[in-house]
Amino acid sequence: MDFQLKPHSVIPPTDKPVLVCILDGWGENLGDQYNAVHVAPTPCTDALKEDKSRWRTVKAHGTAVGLPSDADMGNSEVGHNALGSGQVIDQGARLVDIALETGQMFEGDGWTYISESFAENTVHFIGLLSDGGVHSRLDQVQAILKGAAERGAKRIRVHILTDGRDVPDGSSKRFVAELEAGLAALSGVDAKIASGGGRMKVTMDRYEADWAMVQRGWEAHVLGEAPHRFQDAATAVRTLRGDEAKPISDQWLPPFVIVDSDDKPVGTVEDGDAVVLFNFRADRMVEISKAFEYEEFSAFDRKRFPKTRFVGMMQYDGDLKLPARFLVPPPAIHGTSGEYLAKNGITTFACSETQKFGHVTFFWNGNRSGFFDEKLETYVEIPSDNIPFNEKPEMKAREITEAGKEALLSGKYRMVRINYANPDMVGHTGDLDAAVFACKLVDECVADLLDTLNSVGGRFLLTADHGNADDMVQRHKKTNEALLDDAGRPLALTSHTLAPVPVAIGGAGLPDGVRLRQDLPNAGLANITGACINLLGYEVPSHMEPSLIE
Ligand SMILES: O=C(O)[C@H](O)COP(=O)(O)O
Ligand SMILES: [Mn+2]
Ligand SMILES: [Mn+2]
Repeated sequence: MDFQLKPHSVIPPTDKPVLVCILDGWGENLGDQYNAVHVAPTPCTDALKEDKSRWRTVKAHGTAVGLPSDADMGNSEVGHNALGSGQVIDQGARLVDIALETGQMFEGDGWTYISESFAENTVHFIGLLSDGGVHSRLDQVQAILKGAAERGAKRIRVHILTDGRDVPDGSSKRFVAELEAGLAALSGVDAKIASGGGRMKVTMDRYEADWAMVQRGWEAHVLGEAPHRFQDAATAVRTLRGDEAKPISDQWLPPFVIVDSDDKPVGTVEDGDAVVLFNFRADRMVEISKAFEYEEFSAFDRKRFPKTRFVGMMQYDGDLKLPARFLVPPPAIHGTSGEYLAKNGITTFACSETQKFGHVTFFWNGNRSGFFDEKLETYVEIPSDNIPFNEKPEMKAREITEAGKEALLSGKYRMVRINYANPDMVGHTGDLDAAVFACKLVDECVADLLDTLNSVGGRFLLTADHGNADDMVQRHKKTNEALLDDAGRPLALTSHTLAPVPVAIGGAGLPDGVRLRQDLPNAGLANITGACINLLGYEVPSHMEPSLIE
């Protein structure tokens, strides 16, 4: 690959900073009272929208970002992969579908490796029990379980993480029933659910925000230790949710273990067992992978470290080669903008708070945890709080803004990349008022950043990775009206949306007459990369999608 960037024919290279600002979970959607982006006073982003030659929307979901179908909502992994690479690449969900369709799932090295445990040992499956398609999909899990049974697995245990975040809260009950039915249909196999807990409480931490989550998961899945013990998963989920009029959300269910009639856990992980993490998405599988794979490990006391045949659905980290063995090769993302910038000596500053830190670094760089050139890249992580974010919807937006301003003023960076987590993380709580607060605050922070950017004569591109806060209510499929619960309250929507996202360019250093193309009706997030490279003063490399700039 020729990494030399060529000067742009119209936009001169600049030594002033180019700010790329991502509002995580900020979609352009129907303007009603359940759209927090619309309800919040947002004078700064509203003003950007006024200049139609420098504002438009692009697709952030479905096939435009490499997902299997246009019914798939976007998410941070595929969104930042596209934003950072300028390419539409078949993503994990799609690659697993293909591996199942072609049968390659059952022919690779990863499968051969786990199949050595089929006859004499237990095969454990751990992951998010959901059809959300963001981290995992239940239909894929069912197909793999069936495939294992048909190929000789004798004892299967599934460790479930309940969702309620990419899918409606309460759906865990239906997914447990579906999984139980699937397990019961595996003839001649002793197959059971063995442990579980809510995805925001157990196992699925990311970016080392809270290792205690992973420890709780390890204790439940591996050691069979948890504060709650039940004889079946349906009872576990129903009981732990509590009063359905005011339930504990699926996301936050405490860890539990399934026990037999002698109160003995039905599925601890033992030497010789195989362990499969069935999530295809990387961020929330990295820590648990380290716990299973690394001999040397100090994040928490594992108490017991069984020798397992351990695989991921994918390889989650390309730099760490983690895990070493996997069922499906991950998306091959090469020639990212980060690599181009580094190879052309362009200095970069990237910053977010913990919850989104890997989004603007790891995902942006094609699921690589390292640097392309440490001398040229500065990555700053502002530690996130470990609380439900509707309790403190300001999160770390102000601190991120201060760090961004300092980077802009320092004169050290030609690219400054910022992600604001609030519209997404608060949107996932389903709390409309908190989401409105989050959007208002983020708009103020953007205004503040843009003032600083203009004061140094920089250029900017503002966008988002997918929708979320732009719709906070579940809706009737045909009429689009809000769905209400038995007490007449709107049913919260905690997931992302299918909405397109805004793109705005500008800044005191952007030459007059630079405009966004208004054609390309199917443009998606991958078309934004070229625009960012243009703002730096260079032409878009030919393997990337066409730029949005005219
Ligand atoms: O992992 C999560 O928090 C959600 O499943 C998806 O949110 P994100 O794609 O914005 O991170
Ligand atoms: Mn996101
Ligand atoms: Mn999200």
